[in-house]
Amino acid sequence: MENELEWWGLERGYYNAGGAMAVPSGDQKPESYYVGVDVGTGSVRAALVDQRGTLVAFAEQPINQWEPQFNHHEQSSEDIWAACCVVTKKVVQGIDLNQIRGLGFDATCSLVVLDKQFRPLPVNHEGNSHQNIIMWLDHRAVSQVHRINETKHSVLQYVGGVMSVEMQAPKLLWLKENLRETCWDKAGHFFDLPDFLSWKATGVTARSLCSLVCKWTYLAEEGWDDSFWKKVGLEDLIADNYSKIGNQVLPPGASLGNGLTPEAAKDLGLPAGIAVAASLIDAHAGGLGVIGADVRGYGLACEEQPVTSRLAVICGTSSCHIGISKDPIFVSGVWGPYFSAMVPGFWLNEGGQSVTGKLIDHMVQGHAAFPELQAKATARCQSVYAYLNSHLDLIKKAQPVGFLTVDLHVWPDFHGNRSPLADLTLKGMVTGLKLSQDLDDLAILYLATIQAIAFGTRLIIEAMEAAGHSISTLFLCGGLSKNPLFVQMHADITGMPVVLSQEVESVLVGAAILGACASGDFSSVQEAMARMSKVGKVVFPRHEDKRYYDKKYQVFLKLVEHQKEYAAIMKGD
Ligand SMILES: Nc1ncnc2c1ncn2[C@@H]1O[C@H](COP(=O)(O)OP(=O)(O)O)[C@@H](O)[C@H]1O
Ligand SMILES: O=C(CO)[C@H](O)[C@H](O)COP(=O)(O)O
Repeated sequence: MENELEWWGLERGYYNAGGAMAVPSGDQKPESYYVGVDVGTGSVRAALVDQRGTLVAFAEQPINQWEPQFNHHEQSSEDIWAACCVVTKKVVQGIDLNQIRGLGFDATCSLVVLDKQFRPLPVNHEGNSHQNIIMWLDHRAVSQVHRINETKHSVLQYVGGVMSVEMQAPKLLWLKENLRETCWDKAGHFFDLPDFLSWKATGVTARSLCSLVCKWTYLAEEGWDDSFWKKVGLEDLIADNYSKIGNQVLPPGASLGNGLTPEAAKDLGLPAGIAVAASLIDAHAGGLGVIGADVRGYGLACEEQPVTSRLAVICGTSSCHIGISKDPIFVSGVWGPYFSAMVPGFWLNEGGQSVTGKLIDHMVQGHAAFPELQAKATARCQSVYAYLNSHLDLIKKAQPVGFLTVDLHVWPDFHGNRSPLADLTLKGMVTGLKLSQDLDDLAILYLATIQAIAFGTRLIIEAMEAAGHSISTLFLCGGLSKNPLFVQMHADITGMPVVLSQEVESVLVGAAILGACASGDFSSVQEAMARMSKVGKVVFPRHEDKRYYDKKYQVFLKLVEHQKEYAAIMKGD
């Protein structure tokens, strides 16, 4: 592959000599806007984005989560839709609505359950139908996923060899086995959350190839495999050509039906009939929002390499590591290979860590010095993360900040390991604790947690490379990419440069790219990516610290080895 643009199938003259995007003539002032809506774990965000990928307006609204039992996590599809309406109305205020050409949604891969009349059904023993979503991080279906994995069915090859408890088949089996009368028998529609949103907007029940391929065992070229559903005891879903879980499947960015329905238009404050795109899972929208950027002029190795050398790392509540390839690559413990799930015509693998932002928050908020931290950060009008970063700078003295954890090490799998060990029984570990409980102690624990997450990324990259990926550059986005310490630690610990996008909210750029594709303003997803994603800043690794991090990585690997030894000792007689 000679260069990036040819790889995307775009003409060379499309960019000007300085590497900046050439705006087509007569197109100097943005006249078309797209609305992107991103439903994360903790909040719903919307943005108004122009055709150059610039965020013109942004709004955010928190969403409810319930944990009726440990490891049961639920949400409400009505709450989420209401939040989508609030934020969308806000971002289009003051804009000529005729300039809005398309709408795209992305969301976490949570399971939404509706009855035959599309009304919410309870996913809990309490019968609370408002709580009709089993969230992606819910681990209630442990026994079900073990039985699914024991079948060794061939579809499991396409999820890294082992199905995750966070995917939809085990959750469906749990509902069938535990809530037969109140939920399973009454259910008419099981949606992935991104597909629920596009249905709400258009009335079209078509599913996105992204959600079905990544979380539901659908194969892009072969479709559903009846034998899988029969073998795992969910044969009832085959009925009526899979109508409950999806029998019309569209590529992400495809235009749905007649666009936005009058009812949804009223809810969202948008014009009826505008194009609405088949959705993406949030991580994949982040991938779309970052990996297509023109990197010329930044001194990055990936400038001369195909786009397959780029790894998108989308870091929010969880972190997802998305790499693409021309041919399928099977990586043990890493999800995929998935065909056309994000970029049409390309395979992808998705590594992940189930809790990253959530883990940092857990460590910080659970520490005895947290109230003091909160008070001090508030007094300085700073976030707790910004305060901790400056506190670490104070206490590091002459040494690099990362060296403060020479005798404090963390294994980050507090919610099991998603990749590459694919072992949900793994737990978190911390070694090197002292009797102190002051702010220094909290700051160093926070640093060690961030480093552990970055070592997890290194482990995932090594597994992907051993299987055939060749990665040279990380493209980070999501809430954690706002944290300079998190970004620098990823660069230092992986030894790779980290590219941050011009738009911090690049997941929303990904959602807007979907809307732009559905509007027909771009001829392909690749073209929209190349035009709308932009490099903001590059963070290079401090190679002089490499020896230190290599040693810490050795300890990191020992931690999990020891954890497995402890489990074996306790299992023995
Ligand atoms: N300004 C910030 N600085 C540092 N970390 C942040 C900041 N904002 C959010 N975070 C981290 O990002 C995480 C949430 O990321 P986000 O992408 O909003 O999550 P989600 O999409 O899962 O709702 C939080 O758990 C927090 O640890
Ligand atoms: O499984 C996933 C993507 O395939 C994500 O982990 C899940 O969608 C949650 O995302 P976030 O951490 O941004 O809330």
